[in-house]
Amino acid sequence: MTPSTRYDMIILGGGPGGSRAAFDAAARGLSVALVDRDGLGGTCLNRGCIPTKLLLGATAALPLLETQKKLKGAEGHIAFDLPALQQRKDRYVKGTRQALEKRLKAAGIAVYAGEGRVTSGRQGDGDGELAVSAAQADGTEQETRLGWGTLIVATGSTPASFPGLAADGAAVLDSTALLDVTEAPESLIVVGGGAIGLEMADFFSRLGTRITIVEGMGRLAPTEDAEVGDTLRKVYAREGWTIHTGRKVASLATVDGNAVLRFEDGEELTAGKALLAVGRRPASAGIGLEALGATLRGPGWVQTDECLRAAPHVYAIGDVNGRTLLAHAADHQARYAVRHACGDTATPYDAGVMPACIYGHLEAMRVGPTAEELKNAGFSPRVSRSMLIANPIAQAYGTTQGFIKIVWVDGRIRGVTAVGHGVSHLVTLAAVLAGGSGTAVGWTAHDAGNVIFAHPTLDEALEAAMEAPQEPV
Ligand SMILES: Cc1cc2nc3c(=O)[nH]c(=O)nc-3n(C[C@H](O)[C@H](O)[C@H](O)COP(=O)(O)OP(=O)(O)OC[C@H]3O[C@@H](n4cnc5c(N)ncnc54)[C@H](O)[C@@H]3O)c2cc1C
Ligand SMILES: NC(=O)c1ccc[n+]([C@@H]2O[C@H](COP(=O)([O-])OP(=O)(O)OC[C@H]3O[C@@H](n4cnc5c(N)ncnc54)[C@H](O)[C@@H]3O)[C@@H](O)[C@H]2O)c1
Repeated sequence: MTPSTRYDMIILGGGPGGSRAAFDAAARGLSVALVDRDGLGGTCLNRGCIPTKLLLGATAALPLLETQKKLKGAEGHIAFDLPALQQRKDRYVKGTRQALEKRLKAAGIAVYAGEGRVTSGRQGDGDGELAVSAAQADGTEQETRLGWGTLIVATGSTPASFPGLAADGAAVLDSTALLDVTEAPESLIVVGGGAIGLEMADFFSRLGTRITIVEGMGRLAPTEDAEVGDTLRKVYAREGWTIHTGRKVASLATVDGNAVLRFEDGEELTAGKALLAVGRRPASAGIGLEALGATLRGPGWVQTDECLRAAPHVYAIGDVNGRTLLAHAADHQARYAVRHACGDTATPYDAGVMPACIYGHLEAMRVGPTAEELKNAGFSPRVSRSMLIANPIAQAYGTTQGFIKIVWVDGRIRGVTAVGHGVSHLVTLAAVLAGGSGTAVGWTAHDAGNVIFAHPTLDEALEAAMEAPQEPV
């Protein structure tokens, strides 16, 4: 069958990576098609970054008011209406999806709704081909064949599961299903103390749900600085969460309507619901990438070369390549892939200083490597720190738990780590201090001394950390 239409670039997946690539390619004058089987906006808009933050944002005042109650400065009770919060969240997500679709069309991008599958790669000067199957109202499938000059695969990821540890849609839910519940469970077991587990546990605890969190590694947020995990544990345990770390789960299942978790040592936990938040898996099955010469690693991460190529004229960006599972990483990779495909750059992809945050009333923020990672890589890092208890804004809010830690190598900032209320707001400044991206290098203490930090701000805690003595690790 001959393709019905050909495009200079076809992008498979309309999440943050795919839509950024589509806009950038169209702005360069390429003919562009974007193919998505689900809602435009991808995981980020429909079941990830945005809905979680809408729920956290809507309830953010509660922990602050609770703190004022403990300080005897307030009294009373606030109750949230979860169905109303859900309606508002769904309206906002739908509106944003529609706005995205309009912007794509206004930019001249052809949007195809359906499942994409590569049917052939490029042969010499010929085009590659992609089949898009879309279900019709009468139950039949309609297939459209499209020709491509360059293909960008941005198909993202889905929740991970393991044998004996899988969401069943009854009491054991993945993050997508838990995000839509309209009744807060009286108790929730969260398996996985990473970003999703912590953010969703924080939200449900505000609705009065009793939280038990089970993390297989030795601490919460195990990829972060050890002191971040320790602080999270201390604060959340004080708020009544039960926290198990370093314990192996044997099984998790719905029994008589409840979620029942059994540890390998035989101990059992029961709760109204359980959230399985143990990482993500690449959405690369059935796309036909192997036939193009691409290599899939482990559960299907698409291997990319130093220029984010999976095969000749084929790029893989965002979650699906497994480099960094963050929306802004997908966006950054998309910008590079389009520049590279258009011949505007030939230098290898550089992720630069990647910012990352975990949100909640206690937040974690990091740019660059941790001191431990640098030490393991053979550097001799030094650290300086400030404690939030000494910061006037943290005192004003009564949110004084936490710290900011600066990681130095040879007198320059290589990384910044923080935990505490509102520290995510410092992340972009921290990224600038740590050298941004590419060949830029981190600031010295002298450079930082030339910046005026407004008073009183949380930013001053960053200034205080930079001015504090630097100690070896
Ligand atoms: C609960 C949760 C909270 C999160 N919070 C944050 C956060 O606060 N900050 C942050 O940076 N990141 C966050 N993330 C991660 C972020 O959502 C992802 O890193 C980001 O969405 C990845 O973008 P992507 O473009 O690579 O893929 P995705 O957003 O996953 O989009 C991929 C798209 O491809 C489509 N697709 C897949 N296969 C096919 C096919 N064969 N044919 C057609 N279409 C296909 C899918 O339908 C989807 O729309 C969160 C994730 C979750 C689950
Ligand atoms: N704020 C943000 O930027 C944000 C928010 C949510 C998600 N995300 C992204 O989404 C991705 C997925 O999030 P996630 O929280 O599912 O993954 P994650 O990798 O952040 O955390 C998963 C946790 O589950 C633990 N785990 C794995 N198997 C286990 C088991 N059998 N028993 C107990 N614990 C187990 C891991 O040790 C890990 O700490 C992350 O990589 C993150 O980058 C980002």
